[in-house]
Amino acid sequence: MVPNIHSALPVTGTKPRTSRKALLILGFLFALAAIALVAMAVSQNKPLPKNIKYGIVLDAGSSHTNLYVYEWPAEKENDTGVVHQVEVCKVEGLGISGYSQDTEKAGLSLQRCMKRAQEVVPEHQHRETPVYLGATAGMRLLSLQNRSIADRVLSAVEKTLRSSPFNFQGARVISGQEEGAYGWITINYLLGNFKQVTGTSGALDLGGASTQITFVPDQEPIESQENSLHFRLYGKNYKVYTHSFLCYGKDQALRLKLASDLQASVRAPDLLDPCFHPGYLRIMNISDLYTNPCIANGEQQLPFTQLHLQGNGDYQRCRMTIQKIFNTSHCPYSSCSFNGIFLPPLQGEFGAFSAFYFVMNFLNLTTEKSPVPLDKVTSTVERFCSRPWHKVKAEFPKIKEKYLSEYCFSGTYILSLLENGYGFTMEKWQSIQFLGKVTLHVDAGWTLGYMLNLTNMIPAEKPPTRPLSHASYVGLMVFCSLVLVAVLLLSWLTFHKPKCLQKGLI
Ligand SMILES: Nc1ncnc2c1ncn2[C@@H]1O[C@H](COP(=O)(O)OP(=O)(O)O)[C@@H](O)[C@H]1O
Ligand SMILES: [Ca+2]
Repeated sequence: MVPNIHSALPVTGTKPRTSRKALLILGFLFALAAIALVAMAVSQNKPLPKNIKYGIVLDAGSSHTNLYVYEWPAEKENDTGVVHQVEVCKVEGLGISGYSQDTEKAGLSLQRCMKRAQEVVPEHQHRETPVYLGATAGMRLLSLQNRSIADRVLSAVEKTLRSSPFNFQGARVISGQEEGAYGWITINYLLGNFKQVTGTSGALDLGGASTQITFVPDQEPIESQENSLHFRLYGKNYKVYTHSFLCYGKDQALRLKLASDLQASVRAPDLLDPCFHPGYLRIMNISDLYTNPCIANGEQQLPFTQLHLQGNGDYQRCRMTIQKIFNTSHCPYSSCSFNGIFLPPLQGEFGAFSAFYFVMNFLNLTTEKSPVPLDKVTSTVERFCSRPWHKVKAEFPKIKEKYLSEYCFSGTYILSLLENGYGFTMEKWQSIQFLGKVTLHVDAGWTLGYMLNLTNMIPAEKPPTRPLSHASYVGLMVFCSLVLVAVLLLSWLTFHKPKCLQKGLI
């Protein structure tokens, strides 16, 4: 019997419509689920609102104190090079060791910069923001001279820091070793050297009262224990040589030189000084020269109380007088810098900062891309020293007279220290870069390394990394969801549509 096509119509006509509806609903639900999946993945994994952390370090140097405010994204804490310097506040007046006569003032002097830090760090983060003070060679010398006065100075600065809303973490004198090590950590952290296969960069720091040299030598072992440091950073071991020469910062070195000149001279109050410009005159109290442990005795034997320094701007002679403060007559190791201090052969690139930079920058010897050759540096300093003082003063009326009058000595001292003291030859000189800032905004110096260490921001082992970046993860999730929807749609079309088409119902 031929089936009654008409009688079948109502039956066959309602069934496909119902299943099509169901399929549509199903498809819609799947699409909805896929969209929900994508939305969830995106919202769950989108970066949290930027969470910035802050840290404050006060560098209490021999000549003055600087306050640094650093910031970094909390979630990237253990990455390298993520810390920015957001503020540097120069404390007015003396370095804290200069307040030995009135120790309370050492604390008061910091108040203005502490107020400034309160403006820079958002108020709701004051309590959680650590503040550290590290004092360097000026306080090392004061401690050697009079421990109880040095302690009173530290108590005074502690009082000021404790009364601020920040999280006070300590005020202490850091050792010369620490100063060298943290300077080295700062520049290598900022240069990204800890995470690269390339080597590290050495660090040269020149202060007013001490100077540091720190680098990874080729030669092992490091012959003297007190010059040897071991670090494990980001899963790598570093054996670092460091030495801090107390009394060989540029201000103390000048006093050493003057004391040595006095000893060598006929001990008259008038001293012709080749390290100052022709026509320059400085009157100094002898008692000011012999006030700290860098220069032992000698004062009592002098028949005058004042010294009249008269410049004659002679670079070569200046170099010779400076040379006398480096004692190279004995060396108990395979090689030495001076004063019997071990120095392994120089190795790799060096970053020279603090006063190394200030002086070279003033002399226009830091502007060129590649390092200025040693002979050009020498001739520049030589020419500068020979210029009459009145002309120098007229050309740079805005520069503090104390700095301006001493750039000739400082430039010559830097050359003596690097060439004769450390053995930077013409060739090796090319590996020194004079740095003010390492990256765009961060000053080279020990403070950042100190904070990174105390906040445990440099892990010993490599922090585990996510297999995918956030963007690739979200992208992949979206892609997979789209594939899922497409497959469902395709399978629906493959298994259902042809059947319907066959019957001509769609
Ligand atoms: N613009 C400048 N020009 C020349 N010298 C400078 C300048 N600014 C700072 N200095 C010098 O840099 C040195 C900084 O040393 P400082 O950090 O105070 O001492 P230390 O590190 O030995 O405790 C001081 O000798 C200071 O006079
Ligand atoms: Ca310093």
